[in-house]
Amino acid sequence: MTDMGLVIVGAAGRMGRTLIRLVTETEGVTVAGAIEREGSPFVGQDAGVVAGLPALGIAISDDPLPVFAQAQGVLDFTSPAATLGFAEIAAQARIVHVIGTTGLSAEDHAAIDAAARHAAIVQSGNMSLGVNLLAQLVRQAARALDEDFDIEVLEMHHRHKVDAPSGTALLLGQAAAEGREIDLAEHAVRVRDGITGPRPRGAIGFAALRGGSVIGDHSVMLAGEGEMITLSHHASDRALFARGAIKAALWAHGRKPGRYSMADVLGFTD
Ligand SMILES: NC(=O)C1=CN([C@@H]2O[C@H](COP(=O)(O)OP(=O)(O)OC[C@H]3O[C@@H](n4cnc5c(N)ncnc54)[C@H](OP(=O)(O)O)[C@@H]3O)[C@@H](O)[C@H]2O)C=CC1
Ligand SMILES: O=C(O)C1=N[C@H](C(=O)O)C[C@H](O)C1
Repeated sequence: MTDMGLVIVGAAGRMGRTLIRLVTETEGVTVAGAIEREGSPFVGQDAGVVAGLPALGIAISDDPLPVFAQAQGVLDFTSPAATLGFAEIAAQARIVHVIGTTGLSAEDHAAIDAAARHAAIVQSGNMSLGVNLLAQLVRQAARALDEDFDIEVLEMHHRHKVDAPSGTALLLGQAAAEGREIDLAEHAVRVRDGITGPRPRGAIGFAALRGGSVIGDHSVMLAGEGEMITLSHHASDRALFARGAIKAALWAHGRKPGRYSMADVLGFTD
């Protein structure tokens, strides 16, 4: 069988470079193209060299349409505005779109839903096996424990991260809300500053730390009277997100158009 050709958009970014390396090492997939924004100094450079590998003979382009037309999937860890543009083009080309980009608004999610009518899209705030397992455990714990246990989601990332709370923190908060059978938007406390008053019963709180080169640390605390359960995940290498994204692309290849999650890819049913 021929390899699945994957286009890496945001190819010169932290995740883009990691994806190029991982795709070249993984059986069944090949780098079919690499995209950066118009005006980027990386346009025209060899994608392999930018990723720290020997040359691949693939020049980074700023024109996604003809590149997507020659591929079967797109791996996208860029920015919300860029991802919406890529979703339209991937839908036009009818190819798999794996979206790792975070900081997406409700309107962005609606636009992704629209694109998913024409192509298979796998979107997740975190592509790692460990975090998606953690979300299952958080859902279970939140279901088992009532509102006497306060749920707080804590995350820390490197100093370059531009969105907060992280996509993973929101994914974990969503899992907790599902366990409690409540609407996250109605119960989320995303910012605290000044005289906040006591904690609302049943709230799901978020706290975001930024500093250094931290790749991604997440903890969900369920704090009761005199006892606390903490469920945590520590990422020490971006390769784990890249492996998940490649797995998602292979899983979605040949599937009918629709919006899928990493839980679908990993076969987590609860
Ligand atoms: N779901 C998951 O598992 C994970 C998600 N992420 C998310 O992925 C995203 C990227 O993270 P990271 O790699 O650290 O960020 P970087 O800023 O290092 O990389 C993003 C890249 O995308 C490029 N880009 C932006 N707009 C466009 C465009 N219109 N066309 C082509 N390229 C574009 C940027 O170029 P320029 O610098 O010129 O703007 C940059 O090279 C973030 O939202 C992050 O939260 C990260 C890790 C795991
Ligand atoms: O920006 C990052 O780096 C990461 N972003 C994702 C998020 O917002 O949760 C996933 C991972 O933690 C790294």
